[in-house]
Amino acid sequence: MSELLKVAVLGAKGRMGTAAVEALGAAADMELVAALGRTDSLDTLVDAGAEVIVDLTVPASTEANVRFAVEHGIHAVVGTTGWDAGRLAALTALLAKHPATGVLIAPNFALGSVLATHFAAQAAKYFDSVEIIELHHPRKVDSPSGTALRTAQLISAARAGLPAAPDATETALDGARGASVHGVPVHSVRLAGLVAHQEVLLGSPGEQLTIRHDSFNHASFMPGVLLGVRTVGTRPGLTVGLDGYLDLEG
Ligand SMILES: NC(=O)C1=CN([C@@H]2O[C@H](COP(=O)(O)OP(=O)(O)OC[C@H]3O[C@@H](n4cnc5c(N)ncnc54)[C@H](O)[C@@H]3O)[C@@H](O)[C@H]2O)C=CC1
Ligand SMILES: O=C(O)C1=N[C@H](C(=O)O)C[C@H](O)C1
Repeated sequence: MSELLKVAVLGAKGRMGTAAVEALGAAADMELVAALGRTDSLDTLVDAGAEVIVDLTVPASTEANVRFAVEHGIHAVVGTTGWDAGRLAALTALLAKHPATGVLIAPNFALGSVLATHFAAQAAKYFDSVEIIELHHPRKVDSPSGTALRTAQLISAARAGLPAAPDATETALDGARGASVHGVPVHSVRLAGLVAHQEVLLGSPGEQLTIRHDSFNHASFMPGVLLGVRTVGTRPGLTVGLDGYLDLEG
C-alpha cells in the first residue's frame, strides 16, 4: 500500500475549511493530520508531519501561514484572497531559497470558474468593451473578489495594445462605473442568498457575449482543492491559478 499524503487545513472551522476537512478526510489517498483554527499554533503543522497545507483563512493571516509552511518545507495550496503583486513578489523571493517547495495560489478552485476566466481572456481581444460583474454572499470581507481581480488581470493582458473601451462618461457618482482593475471595470454585488458568481460581459456593435459561472455551494470548490493538493508537491515554485495545473490548450 502506498503512503498517504499528510494534509493540514488552516481555517478549518470556516465555510471553505469545513468543506475541505470533509473532502480531504474522505480522499482515499490522503490523511488529514491537522485542522487548525485562528488561535492554534502553526507549530502543530510540524509536529503533525504535514506535507501539504490548505490555507482557507483570511487575507490578514494567509501570508504568514504560507511563509511558515515554505520555511518548513511544507507545500501550500492557498484559496485565501489578498495575494496582491507585492505579496506574490515576496513569496517568489522566499521560494527561491526553498527550491523544492511548491505553492499554488488559486483565486478560485471551481473548475467551471477557472474555465470561464480562461474563455473570457481568450475572447477579450475580439470585443470593443469588457466589464466584469462579480456577485457573492454578504459575509464576504473583500471586494472585488479574488476571482474578479485575476480575470481582469488576464483580460487586460490579452487586450494589451488595443484601444480603450468606448465610454463617454463625463460625470459619475463614486463607484457608479465600478472599480477599474488593470483598466477593466469590475462591479461587486453582495446579496443574501448568493454563494459565488461572476459574469464577464463582452460587447461590440450589435452583439454581446456573456460568460457566466455560478457556484451554488462549497462542493463546487472541492475537486479543485483535491487536484491542488495532489499536484502541488510535483510543481516546485509558485503557480498562480489552478489553470496552471490543467491542460487548457489541448
Ligand atoms: N479559492 C477559492 O475557490 C475560494 C476562496 N475563498 C476564499 O477563502 C477564504 C476563506 O473563505 P470562507 O471560508 O468563506 O471564510 P470564513 O470566514 O468562513 O472562514 C475563515 C476562517 O479562517 C479562520 N482563521 C482566520 N485566521 C486564521 C489563522 N491564522 N489560522 C487558522 N484559521 C484562521 C477564521 O476564524 C475562520 O474560521 C476567503 O479569502 C475567501 O475569499 C472562498 C471560497 C472559494
Ligand atoms: O469569499 C468567497 O466566497 C469566495 N472567494 C473567492 C474570491 O474572492 O474569488 C472565490 C469564490 O469567488 C468564493
